[in-house]
Amino acid sequence: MSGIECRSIRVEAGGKRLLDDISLAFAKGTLTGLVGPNGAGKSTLLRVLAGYRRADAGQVLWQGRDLADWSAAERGAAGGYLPQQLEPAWNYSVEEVVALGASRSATPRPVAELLVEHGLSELAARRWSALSGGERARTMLAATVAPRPGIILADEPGASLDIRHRLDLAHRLRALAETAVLVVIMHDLDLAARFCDRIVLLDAGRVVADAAAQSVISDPELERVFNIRLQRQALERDRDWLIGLSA
Ligand SMILES: Nc1ncnc2c1ncn2[C@@H]1O[C@H](COP(=O)(O)OP(=O)(O)OP(=O)(O)O)[C@@H](O)[C@H]1O
Repeated sequence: MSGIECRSIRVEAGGKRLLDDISLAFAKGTLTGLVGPNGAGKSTLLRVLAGYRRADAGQVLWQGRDLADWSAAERGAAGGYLPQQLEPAWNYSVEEVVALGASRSATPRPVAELLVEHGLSELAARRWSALSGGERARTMLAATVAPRPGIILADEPGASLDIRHRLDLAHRLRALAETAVLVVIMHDLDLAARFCDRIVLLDAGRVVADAAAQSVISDPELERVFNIRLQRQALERDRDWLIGLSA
């Protein structure tokens, strides 16, 4: 199978259970949003799925093979993991960061082409220390997806982006999901509802809802875990939702 899967994952730290009996499967062609309140365990789960954090119990499989049996090089070629924050060890330029990402492929794509594709050409020579948070996030996304990995795990890639770039990102993620397994942590429920096929809702280390995006957006569990009231309004197409907070 080309997807990824985790079975009965349990993670504990500091005397606390961060993930409790999580079993999920993710297939190519589906954009999955991982949603939940601060501290729900989203980043921990993504790190476990990416192989950057070992679970205390359970198993992760990539393409049907236990992730523990994959070498770091194999993992790097097959999957792209975009952490919430990343500081390169050196003060690379945008062009160099993207080139490093592209070099994970056996047949790297031309960097100039990648820079154009991600709207980064004008920033090509700019050093990391002179980039804004959003520019860094866009550079890291370009580097992560440059080798066209079959598995993409992204931790809030839109967090520091303005609304224009957030929409661009959502369209980009949709396009990438055509050919890759894509799991993305999202805090923006509106974008998650509009662009994801599936939403997995986590709360206190457990999966509390896992269904088609529209169905999770209508699930009362969503309001319960965030302790808010949501106003939902369907737009022209079935999958378009506008979500606002209600008093
Ligand atoms: N090493 C650790 N020791 C103790 N607690 C930890 C450790 N790592 C994470 N945690 C706790 O585990 C919980 C889950 O953290 P995680 O980063 O996975 O949450 P999250 O859903 O991604 O949150 P956010 O939306 O704030 O990014 C949090 O309460 C966090 O404080």
